[in-house]
Amino acid sequence: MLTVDNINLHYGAAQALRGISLTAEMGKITCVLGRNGVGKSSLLRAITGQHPVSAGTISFENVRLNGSAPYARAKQGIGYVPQGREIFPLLTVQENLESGFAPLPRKERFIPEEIFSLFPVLGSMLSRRGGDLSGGQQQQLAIGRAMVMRPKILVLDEPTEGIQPSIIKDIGRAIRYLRDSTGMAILLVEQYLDFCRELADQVYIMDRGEIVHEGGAESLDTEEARGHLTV
Ligand SMILES: Nc1ncnc2c1ncn2[C@@H]1O[C@H](COP(=O)(O)OP(=O)(O)OP(=O)(O)O)[C@@H](O)[C@H]1O
Repeated sequence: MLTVDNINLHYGAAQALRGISLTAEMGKITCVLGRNGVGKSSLLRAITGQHPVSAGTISFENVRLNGSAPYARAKQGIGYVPQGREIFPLLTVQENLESGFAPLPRKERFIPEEIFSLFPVLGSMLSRRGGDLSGGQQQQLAIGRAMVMRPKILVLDEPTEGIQPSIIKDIGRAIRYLRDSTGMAILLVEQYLDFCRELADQVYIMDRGEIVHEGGAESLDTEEARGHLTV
């Protein structure tokens, strides 16, 4: 289980996270919803070690992560699919996938076949450059690359952003499959309410750096929850 306990995060004098606490359980999809700029990406940057927290603790499977480098967290099993995908545009699809080998011991450095069952388009484009793929294909590649390292928790930053509906469906199916087949924890931040409602076991809503709502997916249908999400 991932446990975030009362964290603050600052960019210089500006405070982006205020006393955030949440958990993401193994075998569950946990979704954090919120409008633009409320701090969702900052939360994931804190969890993956891209930005230090100024207070509070983050632990995964009872190991405290504070202060450890992003690569150390990857080794511990935290897989990250960043906002905007961040694939390597000049590397091929195969090379992009292989970049996920970095935290693995030598004997585990192979690309699991299930990536191509989930995202067949990647298998047929192995020698294409990442930058030549469509946005949706790049998103599938970014998820595939994170799966290469066999994470215990997959952390995704707005995987539906700018992506066509048919690929959003494929991504939803893949996320559900990963939860059910591997029992991994999935932590997803999103603005797309319907996607979260369909997938989530547990939801949190953020507003201005704070958690303002917590509950099951059905709690998103309350007026209180919707009030936090409408502009
Ligand atoms: N590198 C940075 N330096 C200074 N302020 C930042 C930085 N990154 C984010 N912020 C600010 O921190 C706040 C939270 O940003 P964050 O990107 O975490 O929000 P978000 O909910 O992920 O938004 P979006 O949906 O647009 O990605 C915003 O006010 C943003 O302007």
